[in-house]
Amino acid sequence: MTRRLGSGSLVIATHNAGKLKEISALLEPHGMKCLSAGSLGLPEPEETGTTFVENALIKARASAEASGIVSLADDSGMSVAALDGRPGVYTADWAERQHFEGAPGRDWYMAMGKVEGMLAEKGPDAPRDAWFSCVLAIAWPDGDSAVYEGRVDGSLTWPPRGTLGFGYDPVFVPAGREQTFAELDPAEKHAMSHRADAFAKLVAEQFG
Ligand SMILES: O=P(O)(O)OP(=O)(O)OP(=O)(O)OC[C@H]1O[C@@H](n2cnc3c(O)ncnc32)[C@H](O)[C@@H]1O
Ligand SMILES: [Mg+2]
Repeated sequence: MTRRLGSGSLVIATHNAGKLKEISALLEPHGMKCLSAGSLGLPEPEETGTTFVENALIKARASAEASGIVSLADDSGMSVAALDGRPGVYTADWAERQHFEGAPGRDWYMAMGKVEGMLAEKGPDAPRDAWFSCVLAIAWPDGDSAVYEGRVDGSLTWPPRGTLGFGYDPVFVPAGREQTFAELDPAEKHAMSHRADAFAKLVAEQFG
């Protein structure tokens, strides 16, 4: 049987403010006290894995070892079918770090443009099917771990639309909807996203 979290403190092992907000909101109803890797000053490990599962475990384990507290990490990304699933596990890498002063984040507009440019090279009729994947990994300080995988299907749109959410949300339209994730109310995104899908599995096993 999989080990359970119980109640108490948990470190959200991410350095992405958008994810931190979504994960805290999803965990709050379950009575967990969420600490962030940033507020604890934990280092950001190198994501050397070639799968979402490997990277999620690298991040969760690094945090659990450094903090001594059970930790939850998220590795996620967007895949485009016509690009053989790219950028996928390399989604964050495609948004190069901005190095000029005052902009420590990543350039998402450039990254979204790169994906669209590659798809445009396939011709105007290239299918625009895309999906978001999310793997949530829990790591206990003694080395135990659990992983949960989620996915949401949709399509890539261009130009980007909407200001809500984060990352690639402005170019992703979930199946059955017309708005992008960045135009939908955050509560609606939370109800259908790849992260929500993985979370539903986590909640069923950990808190069910
Ligand atoms: O590794 P951490 O510190 O958690 O933060 P990160 O931003 O580097 O995250 P990942 O390595 O998992 O890279 C996944 C990228 O995929 C994108 N992504 C994941 N979930 C997304 C979502 O719900 N909406 C839009 N983009 C998303 C987002 O831009 C992420 O930065
Ligand atoms: Mg990362």
